[in-house]
Amino acid sequence: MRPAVEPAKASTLAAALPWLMKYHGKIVVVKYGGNAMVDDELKKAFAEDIVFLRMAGFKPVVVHGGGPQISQMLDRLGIKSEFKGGLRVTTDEAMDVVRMVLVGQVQRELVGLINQHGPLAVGLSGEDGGLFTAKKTNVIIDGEEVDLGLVGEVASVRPEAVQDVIDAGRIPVISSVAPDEDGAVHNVNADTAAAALAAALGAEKLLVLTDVEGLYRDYGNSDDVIGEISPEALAELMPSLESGMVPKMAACLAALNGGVPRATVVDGREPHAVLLELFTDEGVGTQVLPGVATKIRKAKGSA
Ligand SMILES: Nc1ncnc2c1ncn2[C@@H]1O[C@H](COP(=O)(O)OP(=O)(O)O)[C@@H](O)[C@H]1O
Ligand SMILES: CC(=O)N[C@@H](CCC(=O)OP(=O)(O)O)C(=O)O
Repeated sequence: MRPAVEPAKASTLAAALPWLMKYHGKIVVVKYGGNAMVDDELKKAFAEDIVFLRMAGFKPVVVHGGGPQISQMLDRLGIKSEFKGGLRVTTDEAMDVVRMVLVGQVQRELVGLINQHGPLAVGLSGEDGGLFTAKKTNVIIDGEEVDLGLVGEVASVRPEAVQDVIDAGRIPVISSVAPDEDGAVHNVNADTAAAALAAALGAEKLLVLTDVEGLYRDYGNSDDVIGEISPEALAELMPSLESGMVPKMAACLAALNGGVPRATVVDGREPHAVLLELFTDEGVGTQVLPGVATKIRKAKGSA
């Protein structure tokens, strides 16, 4: 007799159907964070997930970070770097390293991993095809404006080059460096770049992978993770957020304000986090969605 398919596997596959239908032909922008990309097995699983999405009829676009990789290279070269308000203070000397590591190292590695499965990935940076222009940005800390050097926010997006790659059936892999209007290349936080691109492409979703379970209500002091939150409630929470969560949650808000229907932050330390988030009904990570009441759950492994 033919062995029965394991019921759990069959029901997982069947549960994917509504999501396959929802996202078929739609653009999903996936931000792959530097802290979630330090493990080789996780990187391979991420590349498989992205190829899976493409083969399932989605139009995935990857925007990658590389904060830890940049810090490591700056250390090796003896160049000091510090973060203020979640953004790296970037001197001219540091900018050369940021560009070299993001475009020449991290992007190349991701393109290579995806292309192990077929000639799909094409790497671009904000400099290619006029994709992004940057505008110098500073942060306000304790009421004082702090100069961050060559750090930019996205001033304009010309998504045509990325759209061309998508239309050719390929997977764009984007690095977040961008010239200002005078051509001076700036360091743009990758969450910020992903949000701007998702809005400009009319993406159905922004999915942000990071190295925590999601947005904690009171990070370091409580195990409460926010499962769902509306943009209005998130905007109220923004002033209380710290470090890397500041640009990340600001990016989710910017994406929604730019017309992206939903943005989710998920734990990239979980193998196949992208598939889990997109194809299962289980609530993972933190979802920013219009009109929802704030939902809280306990972090995994908490008492
Ligand atoms: N409220 C919060 N919830 C979750 N993480 C937080 C919070 N506040 C600060 N963090 C920190 O933000 C980090 C994620 O930001 P970052 O390191 O920039 O990630 P990535 O490299 O994925 O972009 C977490 O590892 C955590 O240390
Ligand atoms: C201005 C700024 O902070 N830029 C980031 C760019 C890389 C990035 O965003 O990487 P993650 O997604 O891994 O954090 C940096 O220099 O680290």
